Amino acid sequence: MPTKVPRRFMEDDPIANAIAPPQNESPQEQERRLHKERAAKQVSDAIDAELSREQLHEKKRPKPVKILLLGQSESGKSTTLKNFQLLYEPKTFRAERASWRAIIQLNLVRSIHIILEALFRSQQNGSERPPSARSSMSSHESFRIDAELTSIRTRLLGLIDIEKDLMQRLSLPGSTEVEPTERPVSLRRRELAVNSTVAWKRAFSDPARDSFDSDHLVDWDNPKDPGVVLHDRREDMKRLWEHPTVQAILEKQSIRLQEQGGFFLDSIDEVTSRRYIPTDDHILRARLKTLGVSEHRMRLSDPTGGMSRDFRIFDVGGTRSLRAAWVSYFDDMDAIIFLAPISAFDQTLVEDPTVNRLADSFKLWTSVVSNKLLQQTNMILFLNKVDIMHAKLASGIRLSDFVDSYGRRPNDFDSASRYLRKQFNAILKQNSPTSRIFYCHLTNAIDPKSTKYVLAGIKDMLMRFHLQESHLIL
Ligand SMILES: Nc1nc2c(ncn2[C@@H]2O[C@H](COP(=O)(O)OP(=O)(O)OP(=O)(O)O)[C@@H](O)[C@H]2O)c(=O)[nH]1
Ligand SMILES: [Mg+2]
Repeated sequence: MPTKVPRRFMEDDPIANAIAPPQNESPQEQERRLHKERAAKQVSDAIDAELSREQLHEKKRPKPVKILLLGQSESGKSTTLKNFQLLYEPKTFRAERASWRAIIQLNLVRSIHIILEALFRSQQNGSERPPSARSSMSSHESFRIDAELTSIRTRLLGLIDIEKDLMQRLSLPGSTEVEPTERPVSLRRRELAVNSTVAWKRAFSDPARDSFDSDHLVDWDNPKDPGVVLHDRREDMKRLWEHPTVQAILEKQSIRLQEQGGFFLDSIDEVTSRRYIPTDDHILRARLKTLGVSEHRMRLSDPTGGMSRDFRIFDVGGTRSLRAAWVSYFDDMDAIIFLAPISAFDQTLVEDPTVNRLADSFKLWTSVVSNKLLQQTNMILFLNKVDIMHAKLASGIRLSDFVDSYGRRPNDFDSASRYLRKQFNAILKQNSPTSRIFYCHLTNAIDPKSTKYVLAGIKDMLMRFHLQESHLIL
């Protein structure tokens, strides 16, 4: 039985008053009022239904597809992320050219410094040697630093200021930093590193513009712009790099700059041209070490014409001291892309020169595939830097000198890559009790044409897999 609201109470209550039927209402007036109220209710119900349909739709929208890039430092993780961006967000990728210009200039100057250091070392070694020993070693005649080389070196020492200037410009608080290190390292080992993929780029972006054409952000005529100084020094840099004495010294000290990230010594004319803006190829080859973990979001279309999907790609720093942070990202990943730079079979880790880089990759791969949190995660393995691997084997460097188990197998690319692929596969099988999706690709991450197909295949596979997981397709 409805409770009768006392009139006195109603008079005191403005809301009850407002909704109470008018006093002395005639039967016709009451009918009209009730009709209006029914119509209003119908409209309100329709709005409610629409809202719950939208909420249901939102709920049905699949969770983002999450990819984690793993691998040792310089394995090519950030380069793979760049490839994703180039493929699926080319406009944004290209809008960041001005920022990459500075990194590439820094990469070039760093290579020059590595050479200058090598020259310095070779001279020091020479002068430290007893005179009798020096005179008896005729091969050292070719390492004589002649007057031309001496004056080139003197002029190029001025590039240290350019390096400082670029470092300062890129080192916005919290964006980039030189990685702290426990022991003194030579310039050759010290690197500029970045904490996030976006913050440092602000040094070269214009907040007033949504997208920027890089041209507008470069002060071409400022005599202090690094581009102006590099342009003036281009002939010296070229001569230094091509000089036979320099080449001999580098070889003697086993410095193979061509194999290092950020190698632009064969592109000096382009990089030092007056109005230099990096090409896609140069951006992929630029080297900037990652320190923290950066998340990159993109919305990708469905190849089957269905709903687009949100992708989140996580790029982490691969240096040994940074690996502990990886674990907190293991939960809830759809796929790991693990990069093993197979060309590094004859190198050691920068952070620990007693550890072979290929052995480190095997160890890392073992710990990733045997990790309990990743038992269900799809694994995609990139045996990366195949271009360098080709060149290295062709130059006569033998895999069996560094991998005992390779035995007497032929030292060609096909045999070596097949063997290494088998080794990684065996580790997966031994350490991964549950079956899961596994793909292995031989990749060259600085070649966007070949990488494009691999990444598109991965994207389509993950979309399908993710849909099935979400029970949206059968
Ligand atoms: N020649 C060649 N260079 C590559 C390849 N993949 C990556 N690089 C270069 O190697 C350098 C290192 O690559 P990054 O992507 O920065 O390596 P990373 O794994 O992100 O390294 P950290 O950030 O230190 O963990 C860059 O200069 C790349 O351009 C490749 O397949 N071939
Ligand atoms: Mg990186």
